[in-house]
Amino acid sequence: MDGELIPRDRAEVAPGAVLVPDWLDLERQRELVAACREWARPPAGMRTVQTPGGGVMTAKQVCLGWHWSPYRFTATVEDGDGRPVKPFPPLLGELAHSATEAAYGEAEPSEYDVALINYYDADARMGMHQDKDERSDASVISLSLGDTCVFRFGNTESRSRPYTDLELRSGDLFVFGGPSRQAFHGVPRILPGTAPAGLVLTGRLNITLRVSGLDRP
Ligand SMILES: O=C(O)CCC(=O)C(=O)O
Ligand SMILES: [Fe+2]
Repeated sequence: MDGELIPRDRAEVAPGAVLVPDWLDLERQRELVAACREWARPPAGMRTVQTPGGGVMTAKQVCLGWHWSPYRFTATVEDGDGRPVKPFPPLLGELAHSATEAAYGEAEPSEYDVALINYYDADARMGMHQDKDERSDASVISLSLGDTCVFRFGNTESRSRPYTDLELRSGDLFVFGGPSRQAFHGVPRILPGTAPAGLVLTGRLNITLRVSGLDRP
């Protein structure tokens, strides 16, 4: 947050998993929130995701580049209105490049082509899972906007301990790759009302950028 007495430091939470606090300034956060509002509109807009077991994800989601539904990527919104997924914008490709550079000191060479955007209201959360539907081992890039969340970053073996709970605040960048690429992670809690006042957003948006490893049809 702006005006922090002691600024938070870049932190390597696990090998290859790096937190860069306050990476996006407020203006950039505002631009991204405005863009998310557009991306969330139909067609191929934000939807509720059903899991094969009959459950429902509490975070709502919209995808860019490739559409994700449990547990694969498709070109159309197969679990929604059936329309073609919105394109992956060059802006996010550039952001991915600078994000990996900020986290690791050098940019990931792969071309990012997918964004998954999750919206959390005060009661939403996300269970521990691995991001394993990509056919690429390129790092996953996570950008947080709005309310702070508790983000749980675990190990590659199981959903349980050891894990680290950290706060992801609006503007924070988190990148996980290398030996941490397949680490289990989740969002146990949102801290309502913690978004920066200037953002005009209730709840939390998270944008993950990924490399699908798929050829465009
Ligand atoms: O909201 C977050 O910070 C995590 C999102 C996530 O793990 C995912 O989209 O796979
Ligand atoms: Fe994930």
